[in-house]
Amino acid sequence: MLTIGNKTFKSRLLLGTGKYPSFDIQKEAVRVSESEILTFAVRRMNIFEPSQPNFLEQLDLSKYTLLPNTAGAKTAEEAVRIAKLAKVSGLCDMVKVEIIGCDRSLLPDPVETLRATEMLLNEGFIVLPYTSDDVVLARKLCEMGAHAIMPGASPIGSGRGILNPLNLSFIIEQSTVPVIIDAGIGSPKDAAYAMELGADAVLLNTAVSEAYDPVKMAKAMRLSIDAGRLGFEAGRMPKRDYAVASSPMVGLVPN
Ligand SMILES: CC(=O)[C@@H](O)[C@H](O)COP(=O)(O)O
Repeated sequence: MLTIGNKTFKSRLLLGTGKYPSFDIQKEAVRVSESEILTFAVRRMNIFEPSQPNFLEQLDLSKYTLLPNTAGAKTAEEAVRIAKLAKVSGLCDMVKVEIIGCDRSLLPDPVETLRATEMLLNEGFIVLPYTSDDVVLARKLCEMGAHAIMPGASPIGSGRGILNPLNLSFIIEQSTVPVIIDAGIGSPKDAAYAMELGADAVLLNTAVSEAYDPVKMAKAMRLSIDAGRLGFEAGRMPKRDYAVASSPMVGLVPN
C-alpha cells in the first residue's frame, strides 16, 4: 500500500490528465491504468467555468483522489494562491507543488519550491513537491515535512526516461516519506526501472497521452509498475564480473 499523509492507495501509478486525443480515450486510459490519484493543472482546468467542458465531469469522482498541481506558477506566492483556489473549489487538500524555474528545460525552481512547500505546510495542506533529482534539496523537503517528494526522471514531456539513477537511489535511500518519480517517463521500461530502484510510485502523463494507443499504454504502465515493485521487493541477484554456471556443480558425474 502507498500512504501519503492520511490517505492510503493500492495503486502506485499516478496519472496526469493533459494532452489526450479525446475525453473518451482519456476516460478509458484512466480506467485501465487502475490509477487512484489523478493530477491536473488548476490553471488549465475550467473548475470555475460550468459552461466549459471539463475532464473531471467525465469521472466518478468518488473513485479518485484528485491531486491539483500548481503548474504555471513561477513563485511560491503564486503556487500558494493556486493551491488555495483548488482547495476552495472543494477538490482536495492535497497539492503537487510545481514551480518551473526554466522555460526551456521546465526544471523546477529549487528555492521557490522549498518556500512554497513551507508555506503550504503551514496552511495545513498535504504537500507533494515536484523537485529536481538534487539529493540535498530532496532531503531538505523531507525534513521540512513534505508528505511525499517527487523527483523528476528527466524533463517534463521529454520521454527520456531516468537520466540519473544514482541520484534517485540516494534520494530514495534517505527519504522518510514516499518518493514518487515524476516526469520524463517515456516507456514501460522506465517505469519498471523507477520501481526497481525502490521508488514508492511513479507519476506520468505524456507517455500515455501521446502513445499511439493511450489505453494500451496505460495498461502497460500499470503492469510494469507492478512488475518493478515486485522485483524490488523480491531483491535482485548480485551483479558479477564473471560468469557463474547456472547448473549446480555438486554431484556432477566425473569425466
Ligand atoms: C501532469 C503533470 O503533472 C506533469 O507535469 C508531470 O510532471 C508529468 O510529466 P510527463 O508528462 O513527462 O510524464
